Amino acid sequence: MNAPPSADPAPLLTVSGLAKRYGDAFIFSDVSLVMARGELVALLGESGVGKSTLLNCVAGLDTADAGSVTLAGRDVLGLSEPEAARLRREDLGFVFQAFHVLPHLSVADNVGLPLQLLGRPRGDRVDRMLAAVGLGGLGDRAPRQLSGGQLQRVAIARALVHEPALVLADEPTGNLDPRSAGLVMDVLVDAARRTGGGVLMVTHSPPAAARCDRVLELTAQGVRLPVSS
Ligand SMILES: Nc1ncnc2c1ncn2[C@@H]1O[C@H](COP(=O)(O)OP(=O)(O)OP(=O)(O)O)[C@@H](O)[C@H]1O
Repeated sequence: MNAPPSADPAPLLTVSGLAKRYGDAFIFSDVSLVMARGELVALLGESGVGKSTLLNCVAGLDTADAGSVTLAGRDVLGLSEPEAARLRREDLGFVFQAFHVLPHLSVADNVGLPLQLLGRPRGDRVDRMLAAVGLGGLGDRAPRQLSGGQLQRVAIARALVHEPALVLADEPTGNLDPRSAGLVMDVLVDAARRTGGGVLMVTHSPPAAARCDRVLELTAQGVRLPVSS
């Protein structure tokens, strides 16, 4: 695998001592992680250990009880809600487990939404992203005319269309057959290598994890190398 680009030596993402609890119960207590630009990191962990919660904290969608998150030099947890919303719009691509494809927009309009919100021209970018994830020619369809695996790929195309600094992806190949999963990993690796965007992805898929630069496991105590590696 090619080394990730390292033109900018400052870390893209620094998570330091992050803790999250509900009531008296800690979900995780000391998560620290540094990612370079252009790096892909796979995050493993048992169900319920807090992987989705960690992605939400990194995105500023959830609060933390201790610690800090610095993305491209900005203190994510210290941002006001409008500032956090702007950060998410400009610098983040998020692939949620539930996809969150908007039912009243066409497939192409869903994928183009981040560009529209940023006031950037769509050009042929939407069509190229759809082709890259194996959905070429389906842009005019309504989401209800797509399968679950196709909707997942719409969500991935939408997360990457504006070339964000960091892509957070919650099981991005979870519902996909091996060929479609391979296509999705191709576009994620390409996004990281070509634009220097980082990719932090939760996955239970060994082939997907094998395409990443590093594999980490989230436990209640923090992140560590998986026992099997
Ligand atoms: N609002 C809440 N109140 C109390 N507990 C919550 C709340 N939201 C999440 N949790 C708990 O936090 C823990 C972490 O949930 P999370 O969805 O982040 O886990 P996960 O590792 O992503 O799981 P999975 O792999 O099954 O998707 C779970 O035990 C869940 O029950």
